[in-house]
Amino acid sequence: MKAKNVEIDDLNEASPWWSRACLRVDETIAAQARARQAQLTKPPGSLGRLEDAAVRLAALQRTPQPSLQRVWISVFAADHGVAAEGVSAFPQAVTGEMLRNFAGGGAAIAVLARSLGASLDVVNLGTVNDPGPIKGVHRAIVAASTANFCEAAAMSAAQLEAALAAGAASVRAARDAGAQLFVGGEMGIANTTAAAALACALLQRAPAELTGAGTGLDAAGVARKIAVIERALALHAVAGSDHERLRRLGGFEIAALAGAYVACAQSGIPVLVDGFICTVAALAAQRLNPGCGEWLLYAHRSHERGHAAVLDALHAQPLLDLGLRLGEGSGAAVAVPLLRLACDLHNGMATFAQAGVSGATA
Ligand SMILES: O=C(O)c1ccc[n+]([C@@H]2O[C@H](COP(=O)([O-])O)[C@@H](O)[C@H]2O)c1
Ligand SMILES: Cc1cc2nc[nH]c2cc1C
Repeated sequence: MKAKNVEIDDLNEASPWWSRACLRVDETIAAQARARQAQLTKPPGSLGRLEDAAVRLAALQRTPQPSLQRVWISVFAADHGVAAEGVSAFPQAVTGEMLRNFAGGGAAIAVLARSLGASLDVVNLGTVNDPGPIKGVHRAIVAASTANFCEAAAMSAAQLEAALAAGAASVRAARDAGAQLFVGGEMGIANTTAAAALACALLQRAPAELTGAGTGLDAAGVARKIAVIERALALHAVAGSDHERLRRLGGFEIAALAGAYVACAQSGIPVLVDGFICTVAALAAQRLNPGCGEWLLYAHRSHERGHAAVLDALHAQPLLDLGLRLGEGSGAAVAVPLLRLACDLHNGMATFAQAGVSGATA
């Protein structure tokens, strides 16, 4: 499967594309898959959440034999004006520098994609330290960076639209390649500040509850980051809709992820959500279009403070809890083998009748 560039849809329509209906889960196939799980040679329910995952994938893929051979990973990279407030342990230049590392195969997600045999689509939405055209990096530049949301809205309406559309464009490429699962990843110095601010605004939570160390701030750095988010929330308290909250407090990669998640739900591609930033993007996606929630599976609980609370707000039960806090889609990629095994068990195990094994007596 090869990543390829696609055109962005014409958006001049009465209702925005992201509010269009999402596909519905096939409940008949879900019931059939649940019934098959009950017939396999094991005490019913003994494979726990692997059973649930296989049933859910069968229903989403609309097939009795779910499969994850063709996995698509899109990593969206972008810079954040709020980095100027000193909210990250790393310099802003890293975002642009990592683009080369993604394309060159040395980044964690590049290693994981190779290992999984997955397609890796790297999208540059705008980096201050822009490396220019690089083979293997798709340029969908919105601007060099968002604005510092302590002083102004992070994005203009046109920038938000372009970022959402860039996510949808990656999903069209994934669909054209026959992807059976979409993994979104992100890279952006200071994006845990944007994600925490947006989550606070969407969930009406205090910054101290959802703000963590990101790439590795010390306690004083986290206190400064909380104060920055408090200032931003005070400035943008007038915002009305969740779309407007995303525009004022989000980032290009966060919006692209939200657009991608909605587009996956509209095109029938299941999603595996990565860590803190991706989960906040998933929350934003559900606020833009509540129907997309059914299509989102959650890979892991990140080490980042605030992730657990956002997952709880979404009633999401992630598969893994490994203390990961890298981003890039890495936690989701790590969970793919588990989901593949869930599918293999579902498709390959013998039933009690086939194996001549006695069923339960009680
Ligand atoms: O995925 C996560 O849960 C996660 C948690 C902490 C940090 N990150 C990554 O670290 C970067 C943001 O950290 P920071 O400290 O610059 O806000 C960004 O590139 C993310 O991919 C990612
Ligand atoms: C090196 C580095 C790699 C990353 N990947 C995702 N976020 C990151 C942040 C840093 C600092």
